[in-house]
Amino acid sequence: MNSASAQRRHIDTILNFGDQSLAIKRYSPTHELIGRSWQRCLNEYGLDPSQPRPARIVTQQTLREHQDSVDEFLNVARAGVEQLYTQVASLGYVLLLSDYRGITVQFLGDKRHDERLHKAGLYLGADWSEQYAGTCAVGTCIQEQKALTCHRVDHFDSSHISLTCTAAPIKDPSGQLLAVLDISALDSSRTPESQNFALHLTQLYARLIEDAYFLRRYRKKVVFKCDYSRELVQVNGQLLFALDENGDVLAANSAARAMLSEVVIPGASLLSVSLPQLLECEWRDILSIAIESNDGVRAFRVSGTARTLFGTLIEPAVSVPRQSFIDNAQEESVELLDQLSADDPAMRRNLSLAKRLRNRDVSLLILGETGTGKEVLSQAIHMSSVRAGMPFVAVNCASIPESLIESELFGYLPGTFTGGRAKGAKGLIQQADGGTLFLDEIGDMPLHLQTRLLRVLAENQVQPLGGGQPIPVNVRVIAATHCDIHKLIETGCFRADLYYRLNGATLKLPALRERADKQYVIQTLLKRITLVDSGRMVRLRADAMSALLAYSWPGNIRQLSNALAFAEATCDGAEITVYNLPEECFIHSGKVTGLAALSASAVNPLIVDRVSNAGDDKKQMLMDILRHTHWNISATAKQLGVSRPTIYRRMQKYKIVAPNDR
Ligand SMILES: Nc1ncnc2c1ncn2[C@@H]1O[C@H](COP(=O)(O)OP(=O)(O)OP(=O)(O)O)[C@@H](O)[C@H]1O
Repeated sequence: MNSASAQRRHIDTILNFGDQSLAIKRYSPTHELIGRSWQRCLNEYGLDPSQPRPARIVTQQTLREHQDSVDEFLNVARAGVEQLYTQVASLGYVLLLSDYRGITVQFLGDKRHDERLHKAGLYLGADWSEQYAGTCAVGTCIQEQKALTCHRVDHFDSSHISLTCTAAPIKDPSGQLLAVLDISALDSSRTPESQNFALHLTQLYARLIEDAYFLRRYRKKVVFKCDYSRELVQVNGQLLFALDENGDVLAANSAARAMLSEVVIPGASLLSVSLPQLLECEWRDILSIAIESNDGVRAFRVSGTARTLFGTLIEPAVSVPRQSFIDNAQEESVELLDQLSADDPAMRRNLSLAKRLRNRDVSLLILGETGTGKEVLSQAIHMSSVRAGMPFVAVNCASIPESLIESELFGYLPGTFTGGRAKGAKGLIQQADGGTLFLDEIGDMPLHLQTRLLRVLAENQVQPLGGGQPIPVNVRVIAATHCDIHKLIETGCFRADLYYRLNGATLKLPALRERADKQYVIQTLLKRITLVDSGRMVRLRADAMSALLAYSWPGNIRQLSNALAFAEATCDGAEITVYNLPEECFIHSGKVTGLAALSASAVNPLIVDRVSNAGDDKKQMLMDILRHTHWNISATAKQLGVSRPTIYRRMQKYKIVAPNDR
């Protein structure tokens, strides 16, 4: 049957259905939902089956409003959405996440089918409300608040009868519908039964996302997680209850609500119970789970039933009160170190070591790729130590010419050099007296100076050039390098004895791409750039965040900082989109990179167009940033992280002429 005659037949079926509404009774449970939906389409919304409707994609402005209203949720949902998509993409599915009004606020799909997907409404911004699109997985899921598959001719609108769509609801902690997770295929020759797998998978991910959002919203409260199986509760506890300090239930996830609805007196509010009442126990029995049981799990009887629930406690994510003997000033200053990371295993180790050693006079060696924040960490260690009121002197051994490094570091006496200052000069080591000396790029220090530095460290005194008495100094040395220091030692470029002297402890900073708390780093930097540097509030849209998370950041935090400053400068409104990011964030070696391509193009299908027009965009971006900086070449160069001559070269290449030069 060709598609036109299939469509005609479908229209006839629906028209006949309108005449014989009793036919619903013949439908299986899924079809019962479909039947009810067809009735709503005909009787409530007045949709005409003989008039197929084109897909409706809302405007960018409207889309943003919808995305804004679920912004916190989108950030939590991202990982689950991307994981589900990677599982089903090879089976020909695209993924849509819609808000509770049916507007697609996130979309992942294969760019190669872009035109067909757009036409079918499988697209960012598409309106899948039942009132507009008729019976469909998303719209009907919203109306029925149940997971379902809408397979081919289950759809009301005849233009959708080649689609197979499966959707599951996601509720907020108050039990209200928040979003709908949907996977859809353009053509599916498979039977409706074969969609069972899709249905289970979509429901599973909807639950995971719902629970992640629940835990995020109630991260400052005690959450009781329980399950009917003791073995599974820690890894997959299905019921979640957020509790106040008396054990009263503040919120419950869908599975917990389902349980509550069975035991709470009909008509009473589901949250009118306290957990101890519900579980026939004392509040302290719940609070002491971790102490009283070996596996952190305890059995409870559900009130008025023979059922047993196994529960564990998730403690609130607030910082543990520190020992009272640490004075307030010191406590505040440790926060500087805490702020450097949210939850990354390597950073956790580094920061705990840094905290323990901050007031010891052991030298520290910080290793890490360029831009990973070695100097920032050194400053934070200094500021959180008892030396905080004293100088922090940073010396970049790679940037001082070799001929000057000795006098810069050790200082010189009057008359030592022709051309030197008449009174002589204090060296940087002496300037750091009482404080911290940060020796960046220590691997670039010439060998003969390594010997002199070693002497300073061993004897705590510095001998200025030109002779005289050695001057006692009290400095804490933190050295850093991006080089493989062991290789330098092997090749005789670095003294092993200096290495041992510097290496009281080694802190190895992870590359940004390896960090588990990348999202935190991005948000913190953005906050600093927008509030402190530019003074305006700008936020990242989900597509931009996805692209930033997927990029490999060879220049680490420095590059990220430049990229965010660039994005902030080029975005017009209060929102950074993927279009505002420097192109290197999604192009690597002239190609769109694997995951970056997936997330960037999938989240925003137009991105590939942008990649192909990279030259035009580069020019446009340069123009935007020049205008934004009022044609200040230095500021533009800083925003882009390139030199001034590069900006002039690019202006020449793109034939951009500053207004004053016209
Ligand atoms: N945790 C952080 N928060 C905010 N900005 C940071 C952080 N870490 C690094 N940066 C920024 O990233 C840039 C590079 O940081 P830093 O100079 O400390 O890195 P580095 O590892 O010492 O680099 P290099 O090896 O090139 O000397 C700086 O602009 C710094 O402000």
